[in-house]
Amino acid sequence: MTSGEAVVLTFRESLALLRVASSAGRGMLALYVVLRAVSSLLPAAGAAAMAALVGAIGTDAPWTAFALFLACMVGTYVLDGLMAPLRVLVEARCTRAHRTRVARIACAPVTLDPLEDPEVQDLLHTASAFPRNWTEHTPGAGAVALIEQWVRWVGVAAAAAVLAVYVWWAAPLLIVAALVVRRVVRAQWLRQLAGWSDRAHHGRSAEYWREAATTPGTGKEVQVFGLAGWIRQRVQGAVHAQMDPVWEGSLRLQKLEVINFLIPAIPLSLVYAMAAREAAHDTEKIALLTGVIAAGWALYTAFGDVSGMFPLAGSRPALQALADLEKRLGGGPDVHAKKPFPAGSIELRGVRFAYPDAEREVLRGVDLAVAPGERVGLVGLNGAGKSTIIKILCGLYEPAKGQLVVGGEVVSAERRTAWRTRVAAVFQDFIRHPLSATENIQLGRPLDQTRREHVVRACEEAGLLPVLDRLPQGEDTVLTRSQEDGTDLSGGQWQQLALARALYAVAGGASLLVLDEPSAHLDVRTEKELFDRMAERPRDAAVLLVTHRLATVRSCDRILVLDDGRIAEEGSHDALMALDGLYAHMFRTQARRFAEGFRHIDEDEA
Ligand SMILES: Nc1ncnc2c1ncn2[C@@H]1O[C@H](COP(=O)(O)OP(=O)(O)OP(=O)(O)O)[C@@H](O)[C@H]1O
Repeated sequence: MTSGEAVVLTFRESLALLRVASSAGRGMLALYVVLRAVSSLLPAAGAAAMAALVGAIGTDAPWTAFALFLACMVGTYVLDGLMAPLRVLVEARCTRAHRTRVARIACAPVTLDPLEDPEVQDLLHTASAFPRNWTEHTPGAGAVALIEQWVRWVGVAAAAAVLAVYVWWAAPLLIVAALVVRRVVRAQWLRQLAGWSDRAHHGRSAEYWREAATTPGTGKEVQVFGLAGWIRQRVQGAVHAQMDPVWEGSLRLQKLEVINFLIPAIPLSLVYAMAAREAAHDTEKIALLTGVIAAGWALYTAFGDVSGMFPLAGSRPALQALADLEKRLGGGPDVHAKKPFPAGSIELRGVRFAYPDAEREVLRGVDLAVAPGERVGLVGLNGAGKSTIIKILCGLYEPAKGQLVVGGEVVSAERRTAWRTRVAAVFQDFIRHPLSATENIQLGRPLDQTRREHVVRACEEAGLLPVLDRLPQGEDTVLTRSQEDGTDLSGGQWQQLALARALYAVAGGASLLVLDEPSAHLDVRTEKELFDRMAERPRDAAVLLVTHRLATVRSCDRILVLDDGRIAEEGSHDALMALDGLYAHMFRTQARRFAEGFRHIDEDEA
């Protein structure tokens, strides 16, 4: 990284920052720019007023100059107080708008695979701009720094003009000196910045181990295995590896401060000495001396401030990441979102699918059809591709070949979002929102918050009502321990809640209910009760049940067995047992293990 690359923004980058700045709101932005411009004019105005005041000593009318000088002092004081909170507000508004854009783009992909790409995850992380150290800055901070950098020229021009009135050559001389200092300071700090970035991996390592020791999930293993001392050493090692060179660099910078001081101090002293010499010979020139001293200092401070380069450089990665995300994820709108799908079966026709960079296809020509209201079980060995089929049925992945067809209509890219509004699902890794139980369930159809009776019904079907009754505030209890009065559910209870959410979505019009291991966390009795209730519920949606517990698919209308990337067997439980193939083998193995387990228990008890 060279200094030029790091701080001189390209035209495109400046435009991007201006776009960020505009999201603060026109009125707020105009107010900030005007106040900042006025505040940058004040040192020059104060210098002129001071010189006028000194010049008016001994005359009858020093009051105008005095009033002007006083106004500059009070104005500086008031504006300093006003600008600080206003700056925070503008920065916050801009950053919030930027993060909203990132979130909108992240929600835009019509399929899931771009979001699973580690590069996209990195871009999302960077674009979201949550600074973790002094090198990183929000786009809001960058936008404000850009405005300030431009507006500062008003102050520089004003101070130079005032100075030129008294000593015409002083302004260019001081500007050149200030430019040299800016360049030297910038180069020094950027070296420090680059050194920090090169060692950022040590910082990440320290962060990881610190979190591992302090978060409840990993913390328990740390305690049990007695890793605390080992982790402390690792964190210390990583912090030293990152910080030692930075501290050395900081010391070096402190020493260089002398040079940074001398570069402008020498010409400034020269100008001051010339003005002082003139004033010494001619007391009438004391006003000139005052003006030169004040305007010279105003010019130097207006120009010498390099603090804005950090937000400018530090906000650049977030903006670049946003631009890259827009290129990669910016999909077209779902133009036919409202048009309903024709009634009929939900089919996969000749579907083939491989994950990115995978050597083998997971699905190698899958054909299946689920009729409206039909209950279909999907079974297969670990890694056979069951969850992948589900994601394709939900329109989350695009098949490499073949089609998803609903009621005879092919679910095209433009219609995928519309199709998803007709699907309800319980995934293996379902979401646990830190909201109340009711809100968690209503998110099955977020725009349909009024149907409270459907929430109760869904809870009943999922067997959740007794669980909710035992919560401190019933269904309104917030389900997170991180909130006062909140509580948490067990793994099985959360799973029942995820099922209630999906059933609520079915009541709201979903025509396919996908259940991926919906009873993995349930005890045997709760599981049995659940499937008994599910068997009795109306056939308002087709159900696809994926499970390894073969006893639970027994009552399905049809069972599909996935093997080697294809549907290898298909039929009712009895038909598949009679076929004596893979399903019959899996079923008998499970049944035997259960029987053996119970026999051991019986023998132990005897
Ligand atoms: N996001 C992914 N990226 C790359 N490969 C994946 C991804 N998800 C799954 N796979 C691979 O695809 C294959 C099928 O996975 P899938 O999760 O669909 O199987 P499954 O039948 O649901 O397995 P299980 O019964 O263990 O849940 C596996 O070999 C797995 O490693």
